Amino acid sequence: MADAKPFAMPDKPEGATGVLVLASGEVLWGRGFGAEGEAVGEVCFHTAMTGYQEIMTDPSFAGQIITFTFPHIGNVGANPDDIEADAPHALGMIVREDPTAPSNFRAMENLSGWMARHTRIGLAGIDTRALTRRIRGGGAPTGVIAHSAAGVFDLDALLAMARGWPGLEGMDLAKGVSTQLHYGWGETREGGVWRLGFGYGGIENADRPHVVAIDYGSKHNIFRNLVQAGAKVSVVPATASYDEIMALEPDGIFLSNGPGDPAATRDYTVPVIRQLLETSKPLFGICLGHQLLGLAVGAKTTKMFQGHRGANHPVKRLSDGAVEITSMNHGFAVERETLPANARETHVSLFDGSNAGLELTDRPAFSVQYHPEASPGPQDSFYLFERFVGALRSDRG
Ligand SMILES: NC(=O)CC[C@H](N)C(=O)O
Repeated sequence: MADAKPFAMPDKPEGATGVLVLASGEVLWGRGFGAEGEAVGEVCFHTAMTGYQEIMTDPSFAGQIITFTFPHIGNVGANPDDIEADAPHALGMIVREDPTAPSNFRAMENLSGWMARHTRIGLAGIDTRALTRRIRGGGAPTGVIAHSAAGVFDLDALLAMARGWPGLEGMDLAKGVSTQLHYGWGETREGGVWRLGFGYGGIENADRPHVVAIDYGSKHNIFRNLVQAGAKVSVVPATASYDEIMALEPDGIFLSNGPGDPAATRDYTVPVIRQLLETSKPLFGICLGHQLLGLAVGAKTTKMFQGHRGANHPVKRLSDGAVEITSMNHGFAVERETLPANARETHVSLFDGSNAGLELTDRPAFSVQYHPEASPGPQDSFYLFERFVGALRSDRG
């Protein structure tokens, strides 16, 4: 039990309405907010100082409980625009301070109400610094967060729940969060990136290159950025077949981010991606999409010790040595040593040297492990959308 000392709190303190129980048996008492109930998953930490609504709604966080290292979460409330999917996908959040009343002109409700409405559990009053050190030292553990306004908890049952959860390795979560329907982005949904006073805006009916995006659990800002870079986007389910995709007459293919273990999806993702690569149409992948491109060309992916989740991760672009400050959210990575001869590493994490991008040398296909769509995070890497959409335009002549 790594670093167990700060958590030796076996008895429920007066007024505790929330608790985190780790599979190791460590118990952290706090105050619940949002929905009541319990949720089990991987406990990870995120270092972004802004964008908690975007983070909670990112489908890549399915199966995870997020510890925010920034102590004040919730102070700008919740609004209907800053979301990456229709509902939160993270199971819950662990924070230091109780969320205060929202202070922002865009707030429509407070964080606790938004969480409750979406059946997501919050746990405040936790020493998130100590918990983060625990995760850094021991890896991301399995845990249960529970909220009971009456303060009634069955710790044995919660511990059994934590111990019974199998872990993210080997878990296919992409199918479950993907769209079930094929739809045109911007037709039924908002179009481009958000601007103060304009919102997301629509898409004019210009003749745009057509991207078919395979949705493994995509963040909406990826589609908004593709639109911003000049594309028209159609979204298809994670399980769409090669024929279904080609029937849409794509100029290029996009592989989205998504939750869970990339290798666990390989039966239905890799064969389709391999066929798509044979068409030599430009292909771009982000995060899970990057890992799947890696798997499709024969590389291996591996579970990382603690993963990368934050909005200030430096990445070195190997072509010119430039450093991009990026948004990251991943717990698996492509193993550089397993890349085949026709795949070249293009980016490297400056935090731990892990692979952060690749391109094929015999196909117009590239991908990055980080999130150029930011949301939240810096926009240093928007050029990747321009590069991809530019390749579609030149293909069309
Ligand atoms: N953001 C993502 O697409 C995450 C990819 C994958 N689920 C991982 O954890 O590494």
